[in-house]
Amino acid sequence: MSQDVSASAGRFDALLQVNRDLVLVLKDGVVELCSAGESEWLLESVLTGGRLDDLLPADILALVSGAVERALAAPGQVQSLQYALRPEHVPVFREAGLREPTWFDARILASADGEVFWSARDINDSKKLQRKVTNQAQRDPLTGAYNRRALMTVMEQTVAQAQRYDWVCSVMIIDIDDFSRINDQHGWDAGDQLLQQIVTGIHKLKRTADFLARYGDDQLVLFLPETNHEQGVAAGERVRRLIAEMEMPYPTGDIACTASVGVSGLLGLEDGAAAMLKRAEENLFVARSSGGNRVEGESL
Ligand SMILES: Nc1nc2c(ncn2[C@@H]2O[C@H](COP(=O)(O)OP(=O)(O)OP(=O)(O)O)[C@@H](O)[C@H]2O)c(=O)[nH]1
Repeated sequence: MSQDVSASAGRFDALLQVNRDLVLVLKDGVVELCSAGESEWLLESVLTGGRLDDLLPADILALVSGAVERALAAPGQVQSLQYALRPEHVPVFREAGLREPTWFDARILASADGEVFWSARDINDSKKLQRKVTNQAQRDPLTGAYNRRALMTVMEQTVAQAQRYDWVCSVMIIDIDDFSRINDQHGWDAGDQLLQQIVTGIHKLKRTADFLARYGDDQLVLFLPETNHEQGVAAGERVRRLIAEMEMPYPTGDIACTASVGVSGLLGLEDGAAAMLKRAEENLFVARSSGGNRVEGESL
């Protein structure tokens, strides 16, 4: 019998040694056993003997305690949860120099006599990848500005919010005049670089809340929350001037260009993102047909 016990204890230790995840065994909220797995930042001695209440920040404690209670109520059934630990709340993270939150995927299981087994896997890398993929799906690969799909999502949400709370917002479409001529004269790569330079310039000029997207080949949209039509036209004028004053050195000669801008502002409860963009396009058409290098707003 005692041989069986020591054999199973040996197996248990061996399993912990080969296991990559952080493993805890808890009894009455106290960590009885801790195996750090691959968590290099973790000092097992800090956790062992510690109370869960003292080890976790309040919001995570509430989350974890809920899962522990569910596990205790249903012994043998695995409970899963994900949580992020922030360095400002976890001294060992701070000491290890971590600045970003660390995400964990945890599985919690209780035995019939009230012992809680908790295994937590560091999923930061897959979270980062997930964020990158989501980010890439929302961006124009050439300029790094948001794409049309991301613009529509943000505009629709913000317009609905503005209508609900009686706020204002406006939008501008920026179209580079004679862009195909620049491509023809200097090459496609020059056109690419010019687009990138314009996007960088607008990013520096715009307010943090403004949303910049590539809308078409040589068209950008700048969506301006909490900005009325008049302010939107003034912002359009700043963008027009920025582009007109820009000069891009290039092997085939310095490249300069101008842009036409069409602006529209939110018009009450019947309006919407698509309708605002349609009016901005109509105003852009007027700006272009009047010779370009112009800003045209609503004729209210
Ligand atoms: N360099 C570059 N050119 C592009 C890209 N995508 C589309 N184009 C080109 O951009 C040009 C856009 O042409 P148009 O829409 O007629 O624009 P435009 O020449 O400025 O004409 P107006 O808008 O009427 O002033 C076309 O020649 C496209 O082939 C891109 O990613 N990079």
